[in-house]
This record gives sequence, C-alpha cells and structure tokens, in this order.
Amino acid sequence: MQKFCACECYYTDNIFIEEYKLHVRFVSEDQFRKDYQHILRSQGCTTGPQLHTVLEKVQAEVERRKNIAVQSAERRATIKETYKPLHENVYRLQESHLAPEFLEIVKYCHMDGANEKGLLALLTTEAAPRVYRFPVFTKDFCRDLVEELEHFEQSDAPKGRPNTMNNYGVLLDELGLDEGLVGPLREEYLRPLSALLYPDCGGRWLDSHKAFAVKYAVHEDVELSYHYDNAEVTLNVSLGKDFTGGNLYFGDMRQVPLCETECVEVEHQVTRALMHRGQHMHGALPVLAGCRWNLVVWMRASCQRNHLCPMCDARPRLRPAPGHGGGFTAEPGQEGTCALT
Ligand SMILES: O=C(O)CCC(=O)C(=O)O
Ligand SMILES: [Fe+2]
Repeated sequence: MQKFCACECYYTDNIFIEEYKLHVRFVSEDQFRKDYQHILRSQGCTTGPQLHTVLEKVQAEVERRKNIAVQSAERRATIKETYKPLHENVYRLQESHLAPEFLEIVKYCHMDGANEKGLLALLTTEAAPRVYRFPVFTKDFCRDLVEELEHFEQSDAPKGRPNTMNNYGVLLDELGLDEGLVGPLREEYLRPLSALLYPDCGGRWLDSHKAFAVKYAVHEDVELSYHYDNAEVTLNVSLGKDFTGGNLYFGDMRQVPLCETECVEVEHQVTRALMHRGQHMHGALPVLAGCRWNLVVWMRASCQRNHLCPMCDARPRLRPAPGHGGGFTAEPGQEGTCALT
C-alpha cells in the first residue's frame, strides 16, 4: 500500500483571508503582524478590532488544519454509519454513467500509437490555451449526482468544507465516493488522457487526488477568486443545475506575473468538463441566479511534487498523512525526507 504524505507548509501557508482576498502565512502573531499588517491596512483593515477578527479567523484555520486528519476520519465514520444514500448507483462507476463521446476519446488514448495530435483532433474544443472541454458523464448521471449531493447536504450528517476558498460543497472522500467513483475515473479514464495532454506536468503519473463538489448560489458562495489548484492536472465538471453567470476565466501559469497576464473567459457547459493544468491560474465569475454545482478533481503526481511542493515552492517537508495526504510519497521509514532525489 502506497504511503502518502503532506508537506509541512499545509499547516502554516496559503491561508486565504476572504474579506481581503489575500493568501497569508501564519507562524506566530508577531510574524503575522510584521508581514501583513501594512498590506491589510492598505486593503481597508485599519482598526484594531478589524485586525483582531482577521487574526482569529487565521488562527481558527490553522487549528482546523492541525485537526483535519482526526476530524475527517470521524466524519467519515459517522457518515458511513448513519447516512442513507438516495442514489446507490452513483457510488460505483459504470460505463453507462459516461458519455459515449468520452468513451470514444478514452478508447483512442488506449490505442497503440495514440498521440497528442490525434487526441486533439477528437477533443475539438480548446477553450483557452491547453484547457480542454469535453463531455464526461451522461445527463442522467449528473442529475443523480446533484440529487445525491443535495440529499447529503440536507441531512444531519457532519460536513467538512471542500477547500480553503470554497465554503459550500461536499468532500467526496468523506461521503464515500472516492473508492468506487473517483478512483476508477482517474485511473482508467482520466490518466490516459492527461498522459497525452500534459506529459510535462506529471500527467502520465497521476497517482492520487482530492475530489470535492463545490456549490454556488446567490446567498451562499457566488464566485471564486483567482487562484491555482494544489494539483498537477484538474478536472472540473459542470453538474448543473440551472444558473446564469458562473463562467470560468483563465490567465497564465502561476509563475507568470499578473501584469503580463491576459485572462480568457471560458464557458462552463452543464455535463461538460474542463481539464487544465492545476497551476494554470483561474477563477469563477459570480453566479447571477440559480444554483451551480461542480465536481472538481485535483489530480496529483507524486513523482512531480516530491521535487517541488507547488504550495510553498520548495522541496516538500514531508509529514505522514492519512488517505492521499497532499499527494507526496515517502519510502517506508523515510518520512521527513523526500523519497525521490
Ligand atoms: O467553480 C469552479 O468551476 C471552479 C472551481 C475551482 O477552480 C476549484 O475548486 O479549484
Ligand atoms: Fe481551481
């Protein structure tokens, strides 16, 4: 059994302060004040009580991250014991869940001699540079999955938040959708595609993922700030329901300064996926009406990130972590050092 790790930076870095659209690092209150007080002031955080509120939120997020392994395991166990699924069929991937066009695309990827050029001819839509749009699931499957997510959302089951920037949605591993649905989807269907599309970003070697559903509605989260994903390759499927607005926009890779970047707006069509490099900067425009659900799979290649953690831009400092952790791996007994040299 492969042993996955997290990078130590998870417990200190990239903490998002929503009100000021700022990612920060928190090691101590002194460090935080020294590093961010002036930036926060220039963004309108001018009073002592305002700064105090920010500090409280940042410290709460650090605590949440420190306890996440235990709390997530507890939620998962409770959900397994008490939650009654509405649609059992969405928990196990079957070919009948997948759009015929998608099956054709994947069939091509498995053929001897398959190459990027041949695949691009089948994909037809490059929505932005190296961002591809294609169908993945059938309409019926998307409907059932949204119904299942909403049924879970309305249940008494305990819920974690999908990531640092989204407040509404569902963690698919906690709900039990990872083993039967997302794992096989990544291994048998998405990896062959990403191997041809993104060999330069670890696309051939995707060996773990973090999957979640995000939800946007007018009185909940309406948009998502410009960011990159903690992933080598991302799949983002628009599941429905009915909404206006909510298009995505893409800029450049995270290494390119914002002042040199031009963003392209990309329509996200229901039942279709967008696949892109995780470190390609992007965001979601406000939903203007209705409710928008997306399935997001951040796919990771340990052999790529073992050299460089994309979140702290340094060689990862490994800490054992449950499940897929942060997608890093260590040789048994080598935690604390990088497995690949
Ligand atoms: O709302 C979306 O479609 C974008 C989601 C996203 O980029 C993310 O969760 O990483
Ligand atoms: Fe993203």
